[in-house]
Parts: sequence; C-alpha cells; structure tokens
Amino acid sequence: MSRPRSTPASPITTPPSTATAPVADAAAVQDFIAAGEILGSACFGCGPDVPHGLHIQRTGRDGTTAFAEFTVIPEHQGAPGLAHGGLLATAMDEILGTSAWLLGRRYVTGRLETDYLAPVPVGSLVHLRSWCKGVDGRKAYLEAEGRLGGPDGRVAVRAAALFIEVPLEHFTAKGTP
Ligand SMILES: CCCCCCCCCC(=O)SCCNC(=O)CCNC(=O)[C@H](O)C(C)(C)COP(=O)(O)OP(=O)(O)OC[C@H]1O[C@@H](n2cnc3c(N)ncnc32)[C@H](O)[C@@H]1OP(=O)(O)O
Repeated sequence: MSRPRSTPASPITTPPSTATAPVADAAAVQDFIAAGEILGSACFGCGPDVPHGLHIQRTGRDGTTAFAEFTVIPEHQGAPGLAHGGLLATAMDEILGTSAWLLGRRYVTGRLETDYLAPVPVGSLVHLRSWCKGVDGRKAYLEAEGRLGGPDGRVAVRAAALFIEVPLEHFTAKGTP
C-alpha cells in the first residue's frame, strides 16, 4: 500500500476520531529540563554515563512539542560514513518519549514506525522534534522528525508512534530476564 509522503503514520499510529487534543501537564513541564536527572544517567538515549550513547540534549519545549539534538559519532556508524538506521530509530524513540513525558503520565513505546528520507553522515548534528497528535484512553499518538543543517533544515528521518500508558509497577516489577 502506498502512503502519502507527508506522514509516516499507518492506521495504527493515526489517532482515531475519539482522540482528544494533548495537554501539557504543568508538573511535567516544570521537570522537563531536569528529566534526565530524574530518570538517571544510564539511558542509552540521553544518559551522560553511557560511553557511546546518543547523549541527546533536550533543548526546549512548546506545549507537548519537545526539541532536542545530538551529534552522530563514529561509534554510531552503520554503512561507511553514515549513521546506523537503528541508531536513528533510537533517537526517534527518545524524542517521542520526551514529548510523551510532557503529558504527565508514564508511557512506553508500543509501536514505532520510521521513515528514512536522507543519509545522515557521521559528524552530523541532528535536530530532533516530536509532538503529540492526540490521546485516546491509555494510547498517545505521536510523531517526530530529525533534521540536518539546522532546526528548520531538511528532514532526514521521521517517525510515527503509538505510546501506551503504564502503571509505575511496569518499571519497578522485576521480570525474568
Ligand atoms: C523525558 C523522558 C524521556 C524518556 C525517553 C525514553 C524513550 C524510550 C521509550 C521506550 O523505549 S519504552 C521501551 C520499549 N517499549 C516496551 O518495552 C514496551 C513493551 N510492551 C509492553 O510492556 C506491553 O506490550 C504494553 C505495556 C505496551 C501493553 O501491554 P498491556 O497489557 O498494558 O496492554 P494491552 O496489551 O492490553 O494493550 C492496551 C491497548 O494498546 C494496544 N496496543 C498495545 N501494544 C500495541 C502495539 N504494539 N501496536 C498496536 N496496539 C497496541 C492494544 O491493542 C490495546 O488496545 P485496546 O485497548 O484498543 O484493545
């Protein structure tokens, strides 16, 4: 099935007609810049203690739209000289999770759809942006993009996602590894 180029979203990541507009939570907004400290330093996406992690820096927000950036280092390489696609999907996941954070509830990624539109060279500064399109019960529908050459540069990667709200026990309960 061909899809319009204007959105990467499949029916699963497209908000239904029953979805409501997202509202930024005041407490989550307050915690936004400190979120990395609240979550700890071991996150592969944003943790400063992960040697070859993405070290994504959250730079700002507007409503439930989150902004961030990171630099592609040689350890992020896939094909010669270019960022690994899975690495870029990870960056999408991180910025999508950041936008979900602004909703003030605990969410995990249920489904992540990624479109690669242009190669991302090692050494690139990637400008990330994510926004929530709607909320329907436990489901949050989000989109994201990564741009090169500046915050309003060309889109190299974009994503659509379905995040699912979970209880705190999702993170504290110990499962079988
Ligand atoms: C500032 C903060 C920055 C933070 C950045 C961090 C970003 C990183 C975010 C992540 O990477 S989270 C880690 C990756 N994700 C996971 O590990 C989630 C693993 N999956 C699960 O734990 C469960 O499958 C999940 C909690 C998502 C759902 O299980 P539940 O038993 O709670 O719910 P259920 O399966 O009944 O699904 C609830 C609804 O969601 C729907 N759903 C769940 N997963 C889906 C899926 N994958 N695709 C489509 N729909 C899905 C499901 O159909 C259902 O719809 P209905 O209510 O309409 O029936």
